Amino acid sequence: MANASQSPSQNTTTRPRISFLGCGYLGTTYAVCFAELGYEVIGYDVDAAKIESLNTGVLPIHEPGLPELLKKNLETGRLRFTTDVQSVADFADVHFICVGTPQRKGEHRADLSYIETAVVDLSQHLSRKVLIVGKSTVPVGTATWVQELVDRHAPEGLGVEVGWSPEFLQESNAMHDVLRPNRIVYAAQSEWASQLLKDVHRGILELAAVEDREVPVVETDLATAELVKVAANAFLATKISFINAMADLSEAAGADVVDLARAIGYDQRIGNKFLRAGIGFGGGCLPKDIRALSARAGELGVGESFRFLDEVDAVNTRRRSHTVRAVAELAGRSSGPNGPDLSGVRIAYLGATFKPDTDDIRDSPALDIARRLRSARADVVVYDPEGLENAQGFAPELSFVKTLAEAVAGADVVCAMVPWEEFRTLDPEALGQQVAERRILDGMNAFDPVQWRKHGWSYQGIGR
Ligand SMILES: NC(=O)C1=CN([C@@H]2O[C@H](COP(=O)(O)OP(=O)(O)OC[C@H]3O[C@@H](n4cnc5c(N)ncnc54)[C@H](O)[C@@H]3O)[C@@H](O)[C@H]2O)C=CC1
Ligand SMILES: O=C(O)[C@H]1O[C@H](OP(=O)(O)OP(=O)(O)OC[C@H]2O[C@@H](n3ccc(=O)[nH]c3=O)[C@H](O)[C@@H]2O)[C@H](O)[C@@H](O)[C@@H]1O
Repeated sequence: MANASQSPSQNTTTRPRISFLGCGYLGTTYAVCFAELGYEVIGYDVDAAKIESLNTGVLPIHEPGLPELLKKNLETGRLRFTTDVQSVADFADVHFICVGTPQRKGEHRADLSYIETAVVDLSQHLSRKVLIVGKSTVPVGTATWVQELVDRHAPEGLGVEVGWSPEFLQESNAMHDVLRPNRIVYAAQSEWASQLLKDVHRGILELAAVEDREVPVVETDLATAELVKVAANAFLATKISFINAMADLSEAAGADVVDLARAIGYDQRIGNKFLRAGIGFGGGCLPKDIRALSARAGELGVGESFRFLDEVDAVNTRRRSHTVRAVAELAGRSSGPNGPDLSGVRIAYLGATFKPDTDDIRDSPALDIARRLRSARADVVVYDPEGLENAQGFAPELSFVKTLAEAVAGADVVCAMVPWEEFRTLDPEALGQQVAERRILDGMNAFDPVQWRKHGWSYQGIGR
């Protein structure tokens, strides 16, 4: 294995050494998985507590399978984490930027300040030619700006280059998506950088070959690489809002959106994925990414073509008030101009995260709806298998309990909001014996209404 003084050109004959700047949901998964693929990896973050936790083998997030892989790869010595940017600059040939790009406060545009800080810090500590590759989701044009930052802040004459390689992993399936991606997309500005990117991804392609799979590789220009990412997320968001609009229509017309989605999904041109109607999409990516795309399109003079994304966003946000009204109706409370008054209604609230199998509560529709119900004076008792700690910090006005049984005991309404396995497998009869009233809002559209009604439940799904 190469040592820190070697140049990338010597290193690339084997495997470049890699750093991941930003050890959140994206960077940590990458650092661990690339060590697993045999690369020497360093993860860097400004959050000292996070780095200490990672170095002691404790994963600060909930991501299935990742804790075991973290421990295993720390033991191999190929993986370590640091807050020391100098050691990162000295160590790696390729630096991946994985810091956050949240929505700016009060605006739809992305906040690129974390990228700026990370890139400037790294650049100032470099002493040889390296490749810096953006992986964070960004507005188109960011890569060119990052190259300018590097040119301004790296020591003169090093020739540090910037490339881009967007990421498509889904939380809860992150490890699989990194080790076995359905495509690799990257952009380089020179033959040298292109070769380095091939070397970086070789481990993924070798694993695919062993497993007799193929991973398509799309090499393109910087702007296209940036756009591919936001285009994919915008398309997925549009699909979800489309089916949620159909849910509204189904409810108004007495149809069932679950059957409808199944029926259109058999058409392979449409496909059956991302057609689950419900409480809408959330998370740290889809909502902020469609807003940033729309804002960037406006800046580039093509905003009109993306107005539909504002509507995708609006349809999505309306799910939340719609769901509050549905709960009120189930509880037999009418809604006035200020919405419903749910005082005295005890709600067993199942789910706080933005989707199952994660502890991530960023822009969680479930948590937002819980807060709205609380504002309507309901007594909201929340249970979530992994998201309680994060949710409690974010919404202290809600009551949180550590078991499903505590949440449902004596409830007037059960709101099943996030399709965790523990909730999807609920038995209507057993649950019925624990609640005060058999009323269920199935925000997951996961239950068979006929079965639940047979057991005496007032069942309300979404769009059915
Ligand atoms: N979470 C996901 O599933 C995916 C996220 N993305 C994109 O990846 C980026 C990161 O997302 P997440 O990992 O979810 O965010 P995150 O918030 O979990 O992690 C970001 C990390 O960057 C660190 N950081 C902030 N400033 C830093 C600096 N100057 N130097 C080093 N580290 C710094 C933070 O302390 C934090 O640990 C975003 O652009 C997101 O849109 C892309 C695909 C999937
Ligand atoms: O850019 C990102 O960070 C990532 O964003 C999403 O991944 P993720 O945020 O982990 O979550 P998804 O599984 O896409 O779910 C997003 C939201 O849509 C909701 N959803 C999903 C599918 C569906 O049919 N209906 C629906 O309401 C989920 O409950 C969740 O709130 C994309 O799926 C990833 O490809 C992308 O890399």
